Formats: sequence, C-alpha cells, structure tokens
Amino acid sequence: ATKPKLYYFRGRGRMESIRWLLAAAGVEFEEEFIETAEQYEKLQKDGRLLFGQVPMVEIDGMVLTQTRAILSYLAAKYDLYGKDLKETVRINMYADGTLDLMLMIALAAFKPPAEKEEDLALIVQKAQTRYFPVFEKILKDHGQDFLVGNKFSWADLQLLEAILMVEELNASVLSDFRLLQAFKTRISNIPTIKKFLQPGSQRQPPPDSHYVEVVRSILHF
Ligand SMILES: CCCCC[C@H]1O[C@@H](O)C[C@@H]1SC[C@H](NC(=O)CC[C@H](N)C(=O)O)C(=O)NCC(=O)O
Repeated sequence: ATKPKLYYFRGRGRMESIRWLLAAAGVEFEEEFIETAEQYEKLQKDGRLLFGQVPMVEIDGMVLTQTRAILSYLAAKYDLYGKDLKETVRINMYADGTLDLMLMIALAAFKPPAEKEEDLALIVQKAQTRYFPVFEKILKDHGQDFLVGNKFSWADLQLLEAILMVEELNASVLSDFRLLQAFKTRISNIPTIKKFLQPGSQRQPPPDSHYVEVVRSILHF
C-alpha cells in the first residue's frame, strides 16, 4: 500500500501533530517540503488545496486538508479516538486545548523579537496556570495512566507533544505537576513514541529564522 504523503513547510507549524500521530501509530509516511512559492502555487493550481491552504495529506486515495479534520480521521483510523462518543468528545476537548496552546507557540515564531519573547513568556505562564493544572487534575481525578478511559489515545499524544514544546521554552515548567511528570515519562516510553523522539526521526525542530523567512516568502505575510 502507498504510504501517506504530507505536504507542508520544512517545520512544525500545523503539521507537527499529524507527524506525531502517524509516528505513534507506527505508520511510515512520506513528505514533500514546500520550499518555494512555485511548489505552493502548483498545489493550488492543481486544485489540491481545498481552501488554498496547507497542511495537506494524501491518504487512502483522498487529498485531505484542515488540520483538525486530518487529525480526527487519523485518530479514528488508528483506534486512538475512544471506545464511544462520550470518550471521543473528551478526547476532542483535550486535543483542542493542547492544539490551541501549541498554535500560540507556533505563531509566536512570526512575531518581531521583542514581541516574540513577551508572547512566549505569556504562553509559558498560560501553560502553567491554565492548561497544565487542568491536565494534572484530570490525571488525579481519573486515577488512570491515560487521560481518557484506560487506554492510550490521541489526547495523551498531543498532551505529551505540548509538554515537550513548552519545556523547550522553560525546562522547569512541570516542577509543580507531579502527575504530569510521571505521565510524560510513561507516554515518552511507548516504543513508537520513544523512537520518534530519537534523533533522525521525522520530527521537526523548533521554528528558526530560516523557517520563518521561507514561510513568509511563500505566503507573503
Ligand atoms: C510555525 C508555523 C505556524 C505559523 C505559520 C502557519 O500558521 C498559519 O497561520 C500560517 C501557517 S500554516 C499555512 C496556512 N494554513 C492555514 O492557515 C490552515 C488553517 C486550517 N484551518 C487548518 O487547520 O489546516 C496557509 O496555508 N495559509 C495560506 C493562506 O491561507 O492563503
């Protein structure tokens, strides 16, 4: 069978959670990195970007866009989406929260240096005062190894991704969250995730100025 193919810039952005999900599911995937306006315009001209936007993923004979739609499809396809609707809606709630947090970080990369530093400090504070306390309490009240049911789901995966992303900004951000520290260790040790966290995997590094310039030049913003 042909492997899923991902079309996005050579960076995290909105595609990184899709890379994580496929990797956690043990699914090999290919990537086309959009490095030039020509590549991007060709995808648009060929009518493969529904609203003219990326991320775009080719999978199962379909050409998918809209990050959340793609993530939901993959979560359901790889049985990471709960055993019933009540579990699925909780997974969506948690995943949306961590996605909001990660997108704040992703977009801060495009701010001028002074504003970017200020933004990132605010984001770390929001992680510590809004997001992480919520997940610490869920783990405490739920009393299981995972956020939903007693099974690894997309919500767990995205929380780990968000924890690591915030720790890149402030290494001691989990110091007051004992259950989240244990959660991070537990989920990081899932074999497919452990492998993805090793150097040489398809995980993208934090956004750097080159990445920002490429995206700006292609998207003219
Ligand atoms: C670090 C990278 C994140 C910052 C840059 C990205 O965040 C977005 O604000 C821009 C890019 S992602 C690229 C952007 N894609 C989207 O905004 C997709 C939004 C959609 N709702 C989704 O969830 O997939 C894009 O194609 N824009 C062209 C344009 O709309 O004409």
